[in-house]
Amino acid sequence: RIYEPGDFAGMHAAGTLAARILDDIAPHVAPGQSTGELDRMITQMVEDAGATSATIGYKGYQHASCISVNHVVCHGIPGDKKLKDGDILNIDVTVIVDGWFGDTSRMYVAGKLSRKTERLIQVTHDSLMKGIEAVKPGNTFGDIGHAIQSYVEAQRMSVVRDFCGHGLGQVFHAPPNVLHYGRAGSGPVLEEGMFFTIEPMVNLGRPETKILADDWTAVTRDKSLSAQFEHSVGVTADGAEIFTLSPSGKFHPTYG
Ligand SMILES: CCc1ccsc1-c1ccc(O)c(O)c1
Ligand SMILES: [Mn+2]
Ligand SMILES: [Mn+2]
Ligand SMILES: [Mn+2]
Repeated sequence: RIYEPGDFAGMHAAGTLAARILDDIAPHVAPGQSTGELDRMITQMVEDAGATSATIGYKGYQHASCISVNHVVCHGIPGDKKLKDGDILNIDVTVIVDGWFGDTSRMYVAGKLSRKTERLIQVTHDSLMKGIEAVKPGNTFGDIGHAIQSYVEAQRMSVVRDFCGHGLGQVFHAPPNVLHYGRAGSGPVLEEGMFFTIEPMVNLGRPETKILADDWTAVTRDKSLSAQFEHSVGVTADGAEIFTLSPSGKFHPTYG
């Protein structure tokens, strides 16, 4: 679906709320805190904002966030397990504001950050921004994937292939699949008014993932650490509008 110029404001409001929730949960991420408690706080924040969670009730999922710790690649289910010092975690939130979907995620660290985890987080974030730099009318989705993959592999890390970004707007998921790897110039052409997410997952080791017995949680096959960042973006006449930028202007302190 191609959206109209007037639709950008709706996406901006939904995206900004999701980003603000990710700002506001940051002080609560600490060793000893459980991911279930973080999710309960996020649920309350969505309600207090008069918005709706897109994930509660989606495909039977019952939480307002996905929280993926260490070698969990994505779709981590919030629970009673407590965070320990040095854990890295992705918190992924999707909210609906006046019918518009804002979908974003970023990385946090419980306690002290090691140099290795800091580099993984930095490379993952920067790969998302490289992908966004490739967003402009006339480029293709393959240009986005190529930008991400070439940057990550130059850092001797790997791009997860089993999960991708997606169209969104007045729905949570729509075509096209937005691949985080690929050949420049391949795939559909980007057009002004396209809205989609870019949500690269980067592993310190091999790209392969597997799903745990809960039929939900995705982990790295080799148990290496994995990180993810996600923005919702719109294609503008001269590039991209990021709908999910942190309203406080600061990216998470982890990333600096
Ligand atoms: C919990 C939401 C969910 C359920 C099955 S896939 C999925 C999901 C999680 C994070 C996302 O960014 C996304 O686009 C979808
Ligand atoms: Mn998401
Ligand atoms: Mn998404
Ligand atoms: Mn992880």
